[in-house]
Amino acid sequence: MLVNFFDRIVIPAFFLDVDHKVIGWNPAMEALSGLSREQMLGTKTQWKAFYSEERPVLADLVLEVDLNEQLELYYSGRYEHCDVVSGAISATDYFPNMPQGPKWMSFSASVVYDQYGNRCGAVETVIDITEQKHFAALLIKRERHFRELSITDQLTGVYNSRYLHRQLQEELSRSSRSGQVFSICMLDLDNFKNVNDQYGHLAGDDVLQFFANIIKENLRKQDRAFRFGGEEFLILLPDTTTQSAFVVAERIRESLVLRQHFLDTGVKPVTVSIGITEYKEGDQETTLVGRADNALYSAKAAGKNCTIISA
Ligand SMILES: Nc1nc2c(ncn2[C@@H]2O[C@H](COP(=O)(O)OP(=O)(O)OP(=O)(O)O)[C@@H](O)[C@H]2O)c(=O)[nH]1
Repeated sequence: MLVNFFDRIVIPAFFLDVDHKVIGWNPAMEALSGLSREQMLGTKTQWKAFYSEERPVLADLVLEVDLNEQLELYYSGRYEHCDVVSGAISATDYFPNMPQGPKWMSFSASVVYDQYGNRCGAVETVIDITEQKHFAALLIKRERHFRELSITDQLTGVYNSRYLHRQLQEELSRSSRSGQVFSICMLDLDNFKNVNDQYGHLAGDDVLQFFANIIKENLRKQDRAFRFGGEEFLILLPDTTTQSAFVVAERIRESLVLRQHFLDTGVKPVTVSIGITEYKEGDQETTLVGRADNALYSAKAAGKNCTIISA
């Protein structure tokens, strides 16, 4: 006869009788909880395996008549009914004070009946899912990282032009629904070809990174900067008129002039020209960007190192 099958189960498990007394505590449960069978049998201290203060465990709850209320009270949003065993409940929780350190655990409990169909207790199994939880968190983090990489310009760390297209489409459809204004600034470094020609491509890259950092430092949280092309950047400023965008653009332009002596490349000071426009009803991406581009062209034609708002 199989007398010790409960002890041979590798999943931590324990039995309670209908009075909530522990009548079974297998070796796997001893290992998980650090509490021996001798300590537990005949007591109602099953909570000690999981909690620092007395409270019902899941096996206690499945024995209660007001099970659903109790579940809501103790495991709100973290429990579900199992399909495989009728009346069984599963829950997941974080246990900061387990003997081997904090653990995430998944546990299931169900009522046990005798051969006449009378309730004679409840059984609970406990599975340590800490590793799965860490793995899932790692996957989410990796996914976020790769997503971030796919929308970021590798040299400068601002968003890339592929993402700009998506963001402009979103902003345009938001504004066409709400009528809310937004502005864009097109920024183009002046005579940048000379930097590459005189000091080399790597020095040029340093200038691009330096300039991108100046842009980032001068933006609010809701503003976004993109690398539009080679030495051309675009800033998207939600809920912003051209007058306010002008203030931001000028701050960036002046910072570039003032901060340049920090740049350790020996490169002669570089300046930037900026064109600004704001959303007009009926705008498409090409009309909006085209206006900013025309304003930028006017800034270049006006002698560079200046900001012009589109007519
Ligand atoms: N170092 C570096 N240079 C780049 C990069 N992308 C584009 N460029 C350079 O940027 C320069 C752009 O030159 P132009 O389009 O003639 O413009 P410009 O010299 O800035 O002249 P203006 O715009 O009229 O002031 C070219 O020399 C490109 O090779 C890059 O990723 N790194």
